[in-house]
Amino acid sequence: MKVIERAPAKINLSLDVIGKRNDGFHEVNMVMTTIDLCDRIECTALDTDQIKINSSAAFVPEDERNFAYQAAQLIKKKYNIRQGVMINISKEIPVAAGLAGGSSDAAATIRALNKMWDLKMSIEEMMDLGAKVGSDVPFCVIGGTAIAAGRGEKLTPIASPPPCWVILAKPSVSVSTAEIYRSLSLSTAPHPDVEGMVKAIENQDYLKICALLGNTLESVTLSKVQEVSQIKEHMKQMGADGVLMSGSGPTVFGLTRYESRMQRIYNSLKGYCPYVYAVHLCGGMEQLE
Ligand SMILES: C[C@](O)(CO)[C@H](O)COP(=O)(O)OP(=O)(O)OC[C@H]1O[C@@H](n2ccc(N)nc2=O)[C@H](O)[C@@H]1O
Ligand SMILES: Nc1ncnc2c1ncn2[C@@H]1O[C@H](COP(=O)(O)OP(=O)(O)OP(=O)(O)O)[C@@H](O)[C@H]1O
Repeated sequence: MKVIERAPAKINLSLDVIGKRNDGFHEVNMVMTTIDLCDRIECTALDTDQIKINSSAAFVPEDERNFAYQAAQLIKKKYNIRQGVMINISKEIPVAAGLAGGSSDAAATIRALNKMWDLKMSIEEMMDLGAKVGSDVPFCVIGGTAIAAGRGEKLTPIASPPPCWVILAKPSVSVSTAEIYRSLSLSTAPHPDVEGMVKAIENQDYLKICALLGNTLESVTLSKVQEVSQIKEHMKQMGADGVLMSGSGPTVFGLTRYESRMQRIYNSLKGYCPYVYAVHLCGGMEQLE
């Protein structure tokens, strides 16, 4: 039996870090939304009791370090499954980019194995299991748009923002999420207006959404990766309505409602930036079917 699932990337429209916890994680308050840049996960049942990972992409581990492997291992243990699985990952989402690529692969693996082994896990059960793999995984299980609290696992789904183009640009370097959180100085860090962002989305107020984009982690990554400011400036000059770094970075996204402007921004970045994409916000998983 074979099950195929799409694994969409996320961007953070608003990301506030509220405090440091005793368990090494930070308390966050974020608005996350899925975009239609997707990996593809293909799970095939194996007769041998093994988890095999196959990915064509560079920098993606094919052993127990892979988040999809970890998700499969947790499911097999919890449900005492003796069958094995081959997980093929077709990577489109750049790695270590702030777009939750690995987390989304884990979430898609959970959804796929729930179907393949007929486990009848509820959404909440899939999210709880996903949280054991990583903080972004529960959001990736449901997708759409949500407010995320706690270390990112406490989710409140909300309406999705009005449709627009999202241009993404990632410099050649990657950053470690743990290192960016570690380097954050909470006393001096800026705090975005998360409530304002939620209201702007409720009101479907595109320009307000653009005006309120904010990310506490941005200044940390900016100080380590110069290209982030250059890309931000470039996108603004080329006419993006709002520009922000996603997650811990270093990917920068810009928003526009006009296809012609999207083309202009995309083409102008393509010359000097190694990873450039033009995609849409997508309301929920059902829009990807
Ligand atoms: C930056 C974001 O992508 C925004 O959505 C997330 O907060 C990070 O989520 P993630 O990559 O799934 O993170 P995890 O794999 O759970 O954690 C990686 C490391 O990041 C740090 N980390 C992560 C999440 C969080 N709320 N506080 C943290 O301090 C911890 O040092 C942790 O060891
Ligand atoms: N399926 C996977 N795809 C990509 N990276 C993976 C995967 N599984 C494990 N990894 C490891 O996870 C690290 C982070 O990759 P990922 O693409 O998930 O980062 P990210 O987009 O910055 O995540 P986030 O936005 O959740 O912080 C990589 O360096 C890689 O070694």
